[in-house]
Amino acid sequence: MDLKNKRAAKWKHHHFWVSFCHACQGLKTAWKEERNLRFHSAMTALVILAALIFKVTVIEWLWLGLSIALVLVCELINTAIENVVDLVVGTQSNKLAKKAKDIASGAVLIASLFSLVVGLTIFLPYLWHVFFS
Ligand SMILES: Nc1ncnc2c1ncn2[C@@H]1O[C@H](COP(=O)(O)OP(=O)(O)OP(=O)(O)O)[C@@H](O)[C@H]1O
Repeated sequence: MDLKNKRAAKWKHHHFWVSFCHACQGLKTAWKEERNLRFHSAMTALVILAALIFKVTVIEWLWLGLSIALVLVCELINTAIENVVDLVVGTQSNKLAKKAKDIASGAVLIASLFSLVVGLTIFLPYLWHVFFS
């Protein structure tokens, strides 16, 4: 869409709070429709609880925060890509649609593996201390 048409589009506006509300609406929709996002959010709640119980350091909080944000952001982008692909191809089977969806899922997988490594690196020493010392 060129700049002139973009300005003319009736849903286009430039108020920060309206854009903010749209972003919140997007999060609400993703929460309602995406089982994986709800699963990752539940994991996030568990990680935060464990971090509070073990009183992790500020640096460890930052690593956990980075991992959590990375997974949730990848999950949201994956969801957006899935929706755009479905918008374009509908229910038709399509090689490029499959490629796009699988690559987007790959991003979520990498973020999740990174988070797992961060979580184990931080929590294993605390668990070791609790059970073996
Ligand atoms: N239009 C399509 N054409 C060909 N293959 C598709 C198409 N849509 C989906 N697929 C394949 O089916 C898999 C499952 O698709 P789906 O849209 O259910 O996403 P998903 O990976 O299960 O993610 P989520 O659980 O977040 O919805 C995709 O990873 C892709 O390999």
